[in-house]
Amino acid sequence: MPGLQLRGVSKAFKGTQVLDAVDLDIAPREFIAFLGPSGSGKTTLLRIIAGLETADAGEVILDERRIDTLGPGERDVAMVFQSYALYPHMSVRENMAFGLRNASVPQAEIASLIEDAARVLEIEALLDRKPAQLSGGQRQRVAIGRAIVKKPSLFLLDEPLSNLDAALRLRTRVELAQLRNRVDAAVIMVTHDQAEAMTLADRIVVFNDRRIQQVAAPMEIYLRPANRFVAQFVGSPAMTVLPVQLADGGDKSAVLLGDGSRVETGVPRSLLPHGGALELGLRPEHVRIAATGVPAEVVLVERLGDRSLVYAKLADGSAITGEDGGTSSLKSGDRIALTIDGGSAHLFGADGTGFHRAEA
Ligand SMILES: Nc1ncnc2c1ncn2[C@@H]1O[C@H](COP(=O)(O)OP(=O)(O)OP(=O)(O)O)[C@@H](O)[C@H]1O
Repeated sequence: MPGLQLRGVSKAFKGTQVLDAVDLDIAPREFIAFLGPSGSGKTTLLRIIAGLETADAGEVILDERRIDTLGPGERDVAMVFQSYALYPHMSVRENMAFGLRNASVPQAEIASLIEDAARVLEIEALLDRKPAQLSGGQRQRVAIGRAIVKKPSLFLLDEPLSNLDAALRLRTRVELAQLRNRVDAAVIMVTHDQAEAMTLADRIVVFNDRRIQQVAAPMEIYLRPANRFVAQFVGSPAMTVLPVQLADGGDKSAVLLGDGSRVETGVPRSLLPHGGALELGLRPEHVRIAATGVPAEVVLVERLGDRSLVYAKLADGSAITGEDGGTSSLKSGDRIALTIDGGSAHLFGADGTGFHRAEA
């Protein structure tokens, strides 16, 4: 099978397990984002794939070749570091040529590979400059250029945009999206930035607690989170999660909030486990301020221009986040009523497993 396969990859540092039997399959030319909280092992897994770190157990297979037993230079993989890691005393051209010279690529071929990469990245005018004479964004392109000239079948990008300011970050994100159409390789990008992962990736891999929590297309992760962790980690502000009781009803699950208010969800009742605790998950856009509904008290209003986020508390003190219009006149302490769009709500079982409405 072409592409990348990870089989049972585990790693501990000084007795602390960081990755526990991780399996993952990535297709050729797929763009994958690794997303997860700090310390969840994303960079460690990237470094294991690159050969900069050795796994305690497991296999890494790239294009039908086991690569975890090979040195970093023999893996057909190129890594772009967060710090760019350019050689300061070398020109851009020399930085890009360095790895190729070490691999004994003929001089004429090196020159043509560099010309091609420079054209793709629009850094032709910078080839004779030193890294110190470049802006952050330009350095970042050179670091990518140095990876591109190797024509790897897999690019590994460790938070490639994190050192750029907000405007440049957005622009470079667009460029990365265009670039991926021009390189014949798969890409794995570690990022902290959900928006980056959502825009660029074909599939997102969410890490937490030593394991992969979910691997799915961005909207699938958002609309059908596998568990409570993914549901609350992805999406900003975080999904509200409330303890509820299952109510009597038909094929769809109806639940009762702490104050007895009933919410009809779209989750087929047949999916739910029998008995055990249940929680209701609501995105802010599914909780609206209305004339009647579940009583609540405003804690804080965050005005975003086109809409306002309303942080409120219910009668039993639980926190809930909803939305109001951009011109909302609400203020903290106001007594309000909330309508809950239960049709789009999620339910979570006692072990955190997510249950969602039937697909349309
Ligand atoms: N060389 C090392 N020696 C000891 N502990 C390490 C080493 N490298 C990583 N760790 C630990 O392993 C855990 C996972 O680190 P890793 O850098 O993979 O996480 P991450 O998900 O990439 O985090 P971040 O998003 O902050 O970069 C952390 O607790 C880290 O402190």
